[in-house]
Amino acid sequence: MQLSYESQWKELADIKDELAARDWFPGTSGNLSIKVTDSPLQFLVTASGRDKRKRTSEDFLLVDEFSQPLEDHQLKPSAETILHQRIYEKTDAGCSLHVHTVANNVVSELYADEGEMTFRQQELIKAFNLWEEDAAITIPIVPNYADLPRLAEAVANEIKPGVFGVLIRNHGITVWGKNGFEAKKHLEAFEFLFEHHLRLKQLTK
Ligand SMILES: CSCCC(=O)C(=O)COP(=O)(O)O
Ligand SMILES: [Zn+2]
Repeated sequence: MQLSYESQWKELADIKDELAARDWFPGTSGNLSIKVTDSPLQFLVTASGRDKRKRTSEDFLLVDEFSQPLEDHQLKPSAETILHQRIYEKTDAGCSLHVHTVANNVVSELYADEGEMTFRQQELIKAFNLWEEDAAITIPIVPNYADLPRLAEAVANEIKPGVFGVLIRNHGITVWGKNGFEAKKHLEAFEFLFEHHLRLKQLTK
């Protein structure tokens, strides 16, 4: 039976276009996924190594709960599909986004030894549904293991209530949300906080 995933495809393609407009896919980096079914887990993920600024009919492919392609074609799923798989296993996320930006790479290097970065007194913390005046949001930072199952495990180990994304040192950020809208909101909020932090640091040194 051919599973219908037209609406999820379009939702993810639209998010990809928006992130591309921000220039968040340099050098073919980045990968995106959206859940199609829960049980068994099936999700659409970007094809590996492609220019994610372009919109084509071969941008995504459907994979199973082991990150294996469900359809017979030439496309290869993202090399980092296993990270998306682990996020779907450990959360109720419906969408997971991974991008490499200068800001997320710089902060990941600056705070790697602390293993995390915390933001407070920032209006945009409300994007994580945190409304108290003294609210804080912490993002863990994990080493950039070359072994992808090991990297995926390191990311998965940081997933707990109140965590909405993980920084991978000198690599990028992985965020998730219950749907595409929420995942994109989390990504935009984190990138704002990183850029704000770096700008302020430069101005006050
Ligand atoms: C060219 S960036 C190196 C791989 C990577 O980190 C990435 O995000 C893109 O890999 P994919 O296989 O998803 O294209
Ligand atoms: Zn990457």
